[in-house]
Amino acid sequence: MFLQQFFSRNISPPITDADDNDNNDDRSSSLHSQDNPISSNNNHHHHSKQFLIINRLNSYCLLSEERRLQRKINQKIEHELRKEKRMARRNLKLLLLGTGESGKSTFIRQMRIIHEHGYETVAERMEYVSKIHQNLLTTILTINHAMQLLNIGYEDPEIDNDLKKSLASTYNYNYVETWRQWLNNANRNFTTKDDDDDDHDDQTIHRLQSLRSYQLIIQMVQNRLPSNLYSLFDRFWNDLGVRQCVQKRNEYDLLDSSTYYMERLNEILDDSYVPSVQDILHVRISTNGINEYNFEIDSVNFMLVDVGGQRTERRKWIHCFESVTTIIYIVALSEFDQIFCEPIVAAGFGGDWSHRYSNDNHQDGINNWQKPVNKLAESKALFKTIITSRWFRDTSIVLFLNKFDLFEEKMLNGPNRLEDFFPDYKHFKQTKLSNNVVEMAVDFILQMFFKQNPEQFRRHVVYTHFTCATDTDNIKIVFQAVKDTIMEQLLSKEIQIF
Ligand SMILES: Nc1nc2c(ncn2[C@@H]2O[C@H](COP(=O)(O)OP(=O)(O)OP(=O)(O)O)[C@@H](O)[C@H]2O)c(=O)[nH]1
Ligand SMILES: [Mg+2]
Repeated sequence: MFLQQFFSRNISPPITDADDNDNNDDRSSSLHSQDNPISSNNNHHHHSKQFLIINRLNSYCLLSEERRLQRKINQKIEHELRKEKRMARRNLKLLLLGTGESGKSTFIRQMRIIHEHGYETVAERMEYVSKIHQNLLTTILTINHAMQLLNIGYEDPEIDNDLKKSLASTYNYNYVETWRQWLNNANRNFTTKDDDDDDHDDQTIHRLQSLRSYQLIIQMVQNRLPSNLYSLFDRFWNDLGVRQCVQKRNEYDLLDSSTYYMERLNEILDDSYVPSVQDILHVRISTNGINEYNFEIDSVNFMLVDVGGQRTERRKWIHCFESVTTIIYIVALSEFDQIFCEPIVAAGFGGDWSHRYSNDNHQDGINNWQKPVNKLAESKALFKTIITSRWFRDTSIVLFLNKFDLFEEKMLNGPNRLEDFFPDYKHFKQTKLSNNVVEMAVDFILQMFFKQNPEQFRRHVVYTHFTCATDTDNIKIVFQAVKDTIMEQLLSKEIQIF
């Protein structure tokens, strides 16, 4: 409900200082032509014969000047023709950008649902079972490991052991073998006891956890988890220690889908489980490389480009920067209390904690691989890089403030306060009369992002929407609005078509 309330007011461009003359190539060229010797000479031509003589003397110079002007006009005509042609074909390229886990691919899934009857068949949905089960197992292993690190005990101390035993027996042979191979490849000095398989499994799991490398065991979930894990997983999820650990989820890297799946364990681990569309929208699969999706909507071809948002993926972005009509930049609002945790940070989990909540680290540049940073601050810095990039001088920008549902929940019931991570919020709050905490907080975050759009770049009108990428109705309305804005901009030639 709150989302709808916000939605209705957000389409007006909050930063509209777009200076029409600024950086408008067409207009600046016509301005030039007024100072041009040709135009001024023509002016005088009617008034002075004397000037005509001088004019003839200068004819060589004028001709080349004229040619230059002519060429400019030709170029302009060609540009317009290309534009018209593209308009006629109605091909629009929309680039989805944002940090890892912000919700880009979820948005693409929504497009498939809304415009292509996506995931309607059981067969299509069944393809997601193993991914959902992998998310489930990642959740359990992550919490289990975080409990050690945060020094939180299980209410039922047997759970830890039962978990190790049952996972080891489920993934016994393949898993141990793959693990050994990985260790050999990594040239680690690893000695194993070959005589006792049980010990062997325990030892392997222990090392697996201590290295925070769940990838191997997770890759073992090729198909689905056995349904007999249900009672153990259910015990785990209801354990008071686990609940406490989940409350502190901002101190480690827990999937956003964790709670959603754990609350549906019963269905998800059932042998006859068929994922629902909602289950598919919640699955976390990180994107590698650049993926293009084409949709035809009202006889307009939309090419949506989805990229991987994690740091290691961002170096590939430049390959899709050409001919972009609109950028949709996605921010996860709910990340305000989370730390940025990519491998180098994860490996040194206990590392330099003094920086973990700092939101100034982005000043070191987004290429800083060492210090853990606040996730929202990281996204803000990336937004600035994008909005000030020469690549996107003529690209329209749409900002999605996503994960509104999680954000609202955190603001109303979460253990952390926005001002603990963004101290400026304290002052901001005092200047507001509203009692609505969520409204104030999103206003603050919005202002923070707008400030990334410096004066000289204010030709960019930034359109904003509050979104929940897992909510199909919301995305349907938002995308309709985005589409209308783009079409309006195209017709009024506010934005470039290439
Ligand atoms: N509750 C909730 N979950 C969301 C929302 N948007 C995305 N998610 C979840 O957040 C996780 C990450 O979403 P993705 O779409 O994979 O993020 P991404 O931006 O594509 O990430 P990369 O591919 O790594 O760049 C998934 O589990 C989504 O289901 C939202 O608005 N609300
Ligand atoms: Mg993705």
